[in-house]
Amino acid sequence: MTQIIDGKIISKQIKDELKQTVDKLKTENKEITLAVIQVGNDPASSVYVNNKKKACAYIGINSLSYELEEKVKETELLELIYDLNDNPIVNGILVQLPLPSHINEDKIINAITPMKDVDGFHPQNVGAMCIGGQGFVSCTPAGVIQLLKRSQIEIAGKECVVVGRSNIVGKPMSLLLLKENGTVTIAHSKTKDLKEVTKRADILVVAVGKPKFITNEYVKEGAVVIDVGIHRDDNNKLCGDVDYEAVYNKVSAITPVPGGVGPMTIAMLMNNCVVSALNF
Ligand SMILES: Nc1nc2c(c(=O)[nH]1)N[C@@H](CN(C=O)c1ccc(C(=O)N[C@@H](CCC(=O)O)C(=O)O)cc1)CN2
Repeated sequence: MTQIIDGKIISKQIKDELKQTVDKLKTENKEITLAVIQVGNDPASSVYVNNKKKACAYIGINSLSYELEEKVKETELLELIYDLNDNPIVNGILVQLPLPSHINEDKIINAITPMKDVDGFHPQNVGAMCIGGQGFVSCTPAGVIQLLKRSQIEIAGKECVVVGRSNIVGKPMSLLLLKENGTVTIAHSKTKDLKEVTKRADILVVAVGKPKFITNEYVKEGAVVIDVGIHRDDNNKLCGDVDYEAVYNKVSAITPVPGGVGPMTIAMLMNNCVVSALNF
């Protein structure tokens, strides 16, 4: 029978564990504060930002909300980040992506002090992850590792194929699987014979950004499939990068969309906020 890896249940477990830590910190008069910046009002970003604020409220983390208009100047956003970097009550700074095209995303990510970069996007944190040092790890890939571990899915020695090489998901995902002793291949848009590569995977992580791209013929019998994509289909229903119905009977375990990786991204952000407060 196919195992459905339930990100809602696992993220709730993590949030409950974090709530206990935060409750304990509160008895020592220690508060945790996350600054949440959203530029513009992209509807999907608004949903994610609201879910992050709700998660903060559930765990007992304070959230400070900064809603900037779409046409805000890059310098104004940078000034806000510098202020938050210097604000001693702020433990974490989150700038919801994507940003409008007139703002240089790399410049913004680089401006956040690595100590408050709870998204784990700053080059210093990415570099630390590469060499196994201390730092924040990008939330979606960290969430995928937790999904696998908490579902008792062994990574060590497994053929792991990551489809997608973005800085936020594909690259850090590959490094984290490698850290867990997986044998890792990164596939991407220029990969030849993609189906042959993905069919080698014991663990297939898909982050291609194309709705229902991975069908039956891309997966090996009994593979574990992790779907990082999130889209709306022609009927306005949420779906992933994997054609869930088409692969369900062939695989041993799979994450649904919604209710798979998405909620884990938020749980791991909360984890990073707590780590930030504990360490600094
Ligand atoms: N600063 C960041 N920006 C973005 C990140 C990120 O990690 N940091 N990742 C994505 C979006 N994202 C988090 O911000 C995110 C995406 C999806 C979900 C989620 O819970 N999805 C639900 C469905 C929600 C819905 O109703 O649409 C699910 O999959 O069950 C959470 C966070 C890009 N930007």
